Amino acid sequence: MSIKIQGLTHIYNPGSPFETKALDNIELEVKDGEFIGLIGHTGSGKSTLIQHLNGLLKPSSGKIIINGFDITEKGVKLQDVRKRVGLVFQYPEHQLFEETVYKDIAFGPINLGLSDGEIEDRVKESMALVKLSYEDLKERSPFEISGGQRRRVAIAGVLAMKPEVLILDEPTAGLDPRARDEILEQVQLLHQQYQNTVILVSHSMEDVAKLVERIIVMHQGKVVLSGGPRDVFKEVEKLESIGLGVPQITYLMKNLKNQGVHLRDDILTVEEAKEEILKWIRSQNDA
Ligand SMILES: Nc1ncnc2c1ncn2[C@@H]1O[C@H](COP(=O)(O)OP(=O)(O)OP(=O)(O)O)[C@@H](O)[C@H]1O
Repeated sequence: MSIKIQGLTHIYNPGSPFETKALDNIELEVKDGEFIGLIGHTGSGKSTLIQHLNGLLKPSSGKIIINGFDITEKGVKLQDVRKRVGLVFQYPEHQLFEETVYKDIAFGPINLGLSDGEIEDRVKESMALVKLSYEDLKERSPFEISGGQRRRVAIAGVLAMKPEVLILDEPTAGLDPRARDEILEQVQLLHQQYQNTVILVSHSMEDVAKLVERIIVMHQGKVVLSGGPRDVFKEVEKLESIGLGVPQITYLMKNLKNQGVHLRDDILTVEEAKEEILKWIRSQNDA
């Protein structure tokens, strides 16, 4: 599904002393099947932006066009939009409420009016996608499993709707490094498998750098950078001026280059850095 955002402005509490312009004339296009990282400092407007994409928030002005339809127009059935645009909130496990894992994940498919067999298939499939054991967990209470598992149950609940656009708001917040890596790996695999449009919201450049095709950087309600990770990371000064940095490994490689070591300076991962340094050592030995 493609998304076109035109002149999107959102003002909270307009006309009151607490008035806040959270989005300021955003123009953005997301292509069908793109994997996007939406980055920005706290308060930059990321959550406000994504909540417009399934109609949870209404713009103060501007349009959101999904697959050619303006979802901000009167009369649009937002239920239909929400079936196709799945939003995983920050700390989604806080919204688990059923007495078993099965029932929680099945909640969306039941509302879609699917048959019992189809619902079971959806629950099994989405649990497999987030690497949860169906047999071990289906009858367990979501409140007696680990925090990482609870997060995955919540994500599975959204995946069970088979959304064409999947939006995850800080899906790794508060998880330990291992659980964090697992979730990110699963999101990547999911995108590779289904080629759906994915928008991953994060504070962390390190997290998104190696995963996404395009990074969109927000600052004070505006989109200030958009491009492939390597292109965006070339803008170190601009990123630093808005309180963001590039991954540590990118800094290190740039630093080495500035010291006269002839290396590529658009490195994103430790693996790439290792390869580049080994290549350089070999070239020094040959010389
Ligand atoms: N419900 C609300 N009522 C009033 N102001 C709000 C509300 N939600 C967000 N804001 C304000 O809007 C601005 C953008 O907030 P938003 O939550 O969209 O940013 P964010 O980039 O998602 O931040 P974070 O990374 O902390 O989630 C901030 O100034 C915030 O204080």
